[in-house]
Amino acid sequence: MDIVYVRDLKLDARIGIYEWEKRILQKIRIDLEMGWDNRIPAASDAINDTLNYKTAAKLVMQLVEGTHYELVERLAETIATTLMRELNVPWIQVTVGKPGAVRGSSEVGVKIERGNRQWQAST
Ligand SMILES: Nc1nc2c(c(=O)[nH]1)N=C([C@H](O)[C@@H](O)CO)CN2
Repeated sequence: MDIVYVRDLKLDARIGIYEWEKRILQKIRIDLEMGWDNRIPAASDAINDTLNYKTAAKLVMQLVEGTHYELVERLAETIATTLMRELNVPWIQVTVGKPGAVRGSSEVGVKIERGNRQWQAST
């Protein structure tokens, strides 16, 4: 399976378990790796055959805007289920990081993997 990716998407989010975190915007960083059969758009040269990384990034931005998440786990799971459902992504790896959340660390967060990595498009 091929990959379409979005790396280092930096967003401002309402996220965290503490009261003070519910009142502020914090920087988060998101990486997406999404399975796709890129032979099909490579042959057609048509954007409609792609897993459009711009569409994926916009969906993530919409999920982050306007919702408070307690946990990075909840946000990562929401991103994975939404992209799989809306864009027919068969396999996805989502990383959600909070830079600066733990003193002495450059970033903390979670990485999750959902779906079937062995998936092949039927030809
Ligand atoms: N596994 C997790 N651990 C922690 C989370 C989290 O979302 N998942 N969140 C916090 C706090 O919100 C923290 O980021 C504030 O600095 C602590 N641990």
